[in-house]
Amino acid sequence: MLHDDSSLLLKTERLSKRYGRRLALTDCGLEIPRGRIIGLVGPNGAGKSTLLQLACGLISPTSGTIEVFGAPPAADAAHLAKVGFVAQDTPVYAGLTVADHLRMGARLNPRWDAGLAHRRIDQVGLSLRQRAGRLSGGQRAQLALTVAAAKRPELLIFDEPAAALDPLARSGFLQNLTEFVAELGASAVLSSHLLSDVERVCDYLIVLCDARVQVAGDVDELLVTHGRLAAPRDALDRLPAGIEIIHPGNDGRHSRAVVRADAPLDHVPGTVEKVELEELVLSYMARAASEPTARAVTTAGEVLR
Ligand SMILES: Nc1ncnc2c1ncn2[C@@H]1O[C@H](COP(=O)(O)OP(=O)(O)OP(=O)(O)O)[C@@H](O)[C@H]1O
Repeated sequence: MLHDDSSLLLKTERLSKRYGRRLALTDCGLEIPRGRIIGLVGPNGAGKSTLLQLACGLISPTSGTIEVFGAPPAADAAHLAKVGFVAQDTPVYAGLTVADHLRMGARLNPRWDAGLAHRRIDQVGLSLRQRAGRLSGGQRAQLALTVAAAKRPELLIFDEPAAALDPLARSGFLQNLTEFVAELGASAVLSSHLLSDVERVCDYLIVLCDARVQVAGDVDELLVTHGRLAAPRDALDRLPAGIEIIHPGNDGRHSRAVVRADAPLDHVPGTVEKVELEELVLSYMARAASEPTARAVTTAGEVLR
């Protein structure tokens, strides 16, 4: 579906990023509406951090275009203030105390919410006097999250936000995130290897493998347009137009396949069952892993590795 650009959070066209001869992201086309919590999933090295860094303006595309809120990322100070980013290694200043971080945040950010910052610091049990260099990995993550949230951005971008958090802290963080996004009418993008986290909070999904977007869309829509088809083997070879096999599997006389259907799945031979999000994601990952790698060939057809 095409959206009026002003309603878009993120729009990319033929977006690619290359590091030397290595393609980190290629031919990425996305149109994501505002107000979503977007889960970005994919295996190690898929290009997730690259896409997030492009969206923050930390790196520039090699080719193609990217717009956040209708403008190039980090276009000016006002645009920068709209986006909060927490990088994968949750960077904090080791020599500064928690209170110093909040003071610095207040000085640098016009929309700084001191009340929110102090409430979160209390909630997660950090002391204002602690030096960031002495915090555990999870505590550092909480501090970085607090600083990003207190900017009151319209878009929060998290690279693996929950990786360093214990299960209880992770659950609390995800809860805070959904509440914060709802309260501000903000949007969030989070990359994660934890599909259960994505399933819990995200209403939009991007699966990225081998530098390419494999599938992107509203979670509810994806679950309706995909199914697990069980049918005699020869029937799978003769599927009607509009039905694409994402990942086939065998089960004796029958074959099972996760399929994507542009048409209703009513008239296909065999039985169709619902897929869970995890199976859907794993099917796209398995398909990407079984295909020739996008990174292997340049546009000139030259083999890279
Ligand atoms: N600064 C860089 N210089 C050179 N190559 C890079 C750089 N950053 C990323 N890459 C390469 O680009 C590809 C995509 O990396 P990226 O960090 O975006 O993946 P990722 O999906 O975030 O991985 P992970 O889940 O392991 O964090 C990888 O092959 C990586 O080696």
